[in-house]
Amino acid sequence: MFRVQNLSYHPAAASQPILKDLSFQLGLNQLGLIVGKSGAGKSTLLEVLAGLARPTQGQISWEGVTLLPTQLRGMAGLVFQFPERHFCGLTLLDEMRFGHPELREKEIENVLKQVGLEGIPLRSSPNHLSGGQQRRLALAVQLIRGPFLLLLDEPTAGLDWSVRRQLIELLARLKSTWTVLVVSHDPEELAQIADVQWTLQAGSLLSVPADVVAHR
Ligand SMILES: Nc1ncnc2c1ncn2[C@@H]1O[C@H](COP(=O)(O)OP(=O)(O)OP(=O)(O)O)[C@@H](O)[C@H]1O
Repeated sequence: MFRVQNLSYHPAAASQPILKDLSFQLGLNQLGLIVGKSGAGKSTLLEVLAGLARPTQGQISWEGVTLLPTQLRGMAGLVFQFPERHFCGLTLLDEMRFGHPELREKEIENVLKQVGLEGIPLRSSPNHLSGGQQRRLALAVQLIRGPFLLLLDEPTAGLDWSVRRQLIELLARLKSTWTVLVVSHDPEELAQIADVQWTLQAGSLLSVPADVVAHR
């Protein structure tokens, strides 16, 4: 169980808190969806949950153990919005091994297969992949590090309809192995695979009634 309790975040540069007293929990192998308008605090929340920013208040725990930002950095896998803009490897192999040169080609091939990128030469450039394949690669980069929680920021943004559909099918499959938290401003397709959903509004979290989630 992933649990967030009374989490607030108020950086010195902001006139008011960006995240206000958020509490929620996500069960193992569940996919949680947080929906909010632009500026609601979605990306900031993922940064805090990934250990990239220190909360002002509150606790984040996994299976009852409270985690510090340094521990979260090693245990949560964050895929940023438009992750392809951050690729820095000349090849798929470089990209997968970034910060982990010890990874064996066999391990890398296995994870690429898990995300539907089997058969693509490891020494080809990430820039030559299609938009949907680049999103799959960004997922694979995180999955190979074995996170306990996969955090995805607008995973389908900017993709066309059929590619979005395929990516959503992949996320639905991944949740049988991983616990996943997705943030998006557009819940429509992602809501179909979510087990639990919340709305983030000006830094506050509102729950979506269980019957709404169940009857989609
Ligand atoms: N370090 C910071 N210092 C001050 N203000 C910040 C900081 N980080 C984010 N903000 C502000 O916090 C608010 C929430 O930003 P955030 O990027 O988390 O929203 P979002 O819901 O992800 O929006 P979008 O969908 O447009 O990406 C915004 O008003 C933003 O300007």
